[in-house]
Amino acid sequence: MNQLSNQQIEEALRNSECLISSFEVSSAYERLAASVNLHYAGQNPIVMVVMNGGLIPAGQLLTQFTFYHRMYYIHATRYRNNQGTNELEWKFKPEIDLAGEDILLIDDIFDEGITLKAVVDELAKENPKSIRTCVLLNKLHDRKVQEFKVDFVGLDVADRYVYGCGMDYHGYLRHMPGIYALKNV
Ligand SMILES: O=P(O)(O)OC[C@H]1O[C@H](OP(=O)(O)OP(=O)(O)O)[C@H](O)[C@@H]1O
Ligand SMILES: Nc1nc2[nH]cnc2c(=O)[nH]1
Repeated sequence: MNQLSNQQIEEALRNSECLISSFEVSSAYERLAASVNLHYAGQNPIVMVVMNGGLIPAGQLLTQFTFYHRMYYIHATRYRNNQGTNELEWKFKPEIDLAGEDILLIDDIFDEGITLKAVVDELAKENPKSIRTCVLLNKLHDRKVQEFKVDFVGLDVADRYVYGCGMDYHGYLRHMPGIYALKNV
């Protein structure tokens, strides 16, 4: 991803609006962690962070988990092929035996669901005992992949290109603690 100048980034920030405050995001992490804790009480799952976007939500959630777990990451990213449809590119998958394991995937956003569905389909081939998915945000629209639902959702967000909390604006601003979108977009 090309570098933007600091002026370009500041211009984007000036032209953005906050859709969800950092305070609301913190409460959502607390609620999410509580639901996940309830589900996994007494279990011993593998938590897999979907990089890059899952990094910040996972970091926020993991410190609130009360069940014992092992943590790994996978790196899968969407790209547009020359037919104009989206495909998933696998960049890293850990070489661990998933057979019989409970797996919790953490990502930042469930948009069309292409990423999480493809990741779940791929991991399911290795015969884990269960796979659950957890995202900070669910984007509200009717373009979702069929036959797939996320198990744990923090907040719904409008159908706009958002950034912050792991999500990028041209590779930047993943670190912003609230959720933002460009005005008039
Ligand atoms: O539900 P979907 O429509 O599949 O979109 C959601 C995915 O898109 C983003 O990842 P991206 O491929 O942009 O890579 P990143 O995590 O490095 O930002 C985001 O982190 C999710 O993984
Ligand atoms: N940064 C960012 N990445 C996404 N991937 C899928 N939807 C989004 C979005 O709204 N923002």
